[in-house]
Amino acid sequence: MSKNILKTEHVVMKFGGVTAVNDLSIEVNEGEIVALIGPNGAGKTTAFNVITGVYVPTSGTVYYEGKPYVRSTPKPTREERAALKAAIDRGNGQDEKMILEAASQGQSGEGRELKERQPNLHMTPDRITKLGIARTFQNIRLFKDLTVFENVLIAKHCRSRAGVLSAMVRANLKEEREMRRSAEELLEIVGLSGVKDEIASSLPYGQQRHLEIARALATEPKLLLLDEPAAGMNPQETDELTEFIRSVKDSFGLTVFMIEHHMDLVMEISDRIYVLDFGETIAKGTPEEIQNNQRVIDAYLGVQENA
Ligand SMILES: Nc1ncnc2c1ncn2[C@@H]1O[C@H](COP(=O)(O)OP(=O)(O)OP(=O)(O)O)[C@@H](O)[C@H]1O
Repeated sequence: MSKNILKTEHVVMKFGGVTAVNDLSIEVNEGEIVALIGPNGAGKTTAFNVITGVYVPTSGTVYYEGKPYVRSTPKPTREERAALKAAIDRGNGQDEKMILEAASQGQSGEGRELKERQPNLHMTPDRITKLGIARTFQNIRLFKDLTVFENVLIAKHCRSRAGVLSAMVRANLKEEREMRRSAEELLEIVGLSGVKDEIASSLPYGQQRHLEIARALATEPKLLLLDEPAAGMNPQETDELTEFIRSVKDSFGLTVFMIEHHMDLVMEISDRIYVLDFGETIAKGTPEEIQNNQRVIDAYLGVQENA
């Protein structure tokens, strides 16, 4: 049976009065390519930002390989606070901690809800990368003035024990040599070894996008998150990217979770699709199910075709 590598449970992300993501519960299984689609502003990138630790969600839990690594519990509601206060008042001088302890030991019903809340968990993006989740961004974020090889090598240092600083002073020559060898090997596999000494910004647009993916791969992920990898690409570049994603997925044994607006790519490559609209999950299913889902056609696919 397939095992989920990523799971979000009831994730909510609010920015002031805007609920960017509401009650997002998704699962991505090992070896799958799953797409997250929906109109502009639907909350897709926000979901990626929660999964990769850029934002701390308002509430909800995110699991990697079955273990929670992000968990936010909402602050107590006004009613809960009032119930707790009433319990404290009835407690004849007992303090809040004692009430909560009594509640947890079943001696009192009051406050149990609060006590039973799980502690919050948050991880920084770099720790999440080390966990095995890598991502690319909507807008290309390469070191534009460095070579293709240097871009990959720097990303390799995310995985090293020594870190980037020691790389600069070449503190650990053996490890450095090994990283260079493995950067060369990665460029060979992704078909960029012919341009390894080129300056990143001098590459054609499609290749810069491939390099972005190569940099993400350099951190040795199991799960690769791609945020609009085909943005700005022409049909030929999009076709090449489709093949590229398939081939790196197979070569590196990856699971892929992808945000994309190019529906040809999404429908061709995805095993399953989730559809967001105004932060809500309005549909999930196979490409065929999604293409025939009237709610998705009304909110997104029909609008795209007419655009
Ligand atoms: N940092 C932020 N502060 C305030 N509001 C935000 C922030 N980030 C996103 N939002 C809002 O959250 C909502 C969802 O935005 P998000 O970028 O996640 O959508 P999206 O589906 O990725 O859109 P697109 O397809 O255009 O990239 C939007 O209303 C956006 O304005």
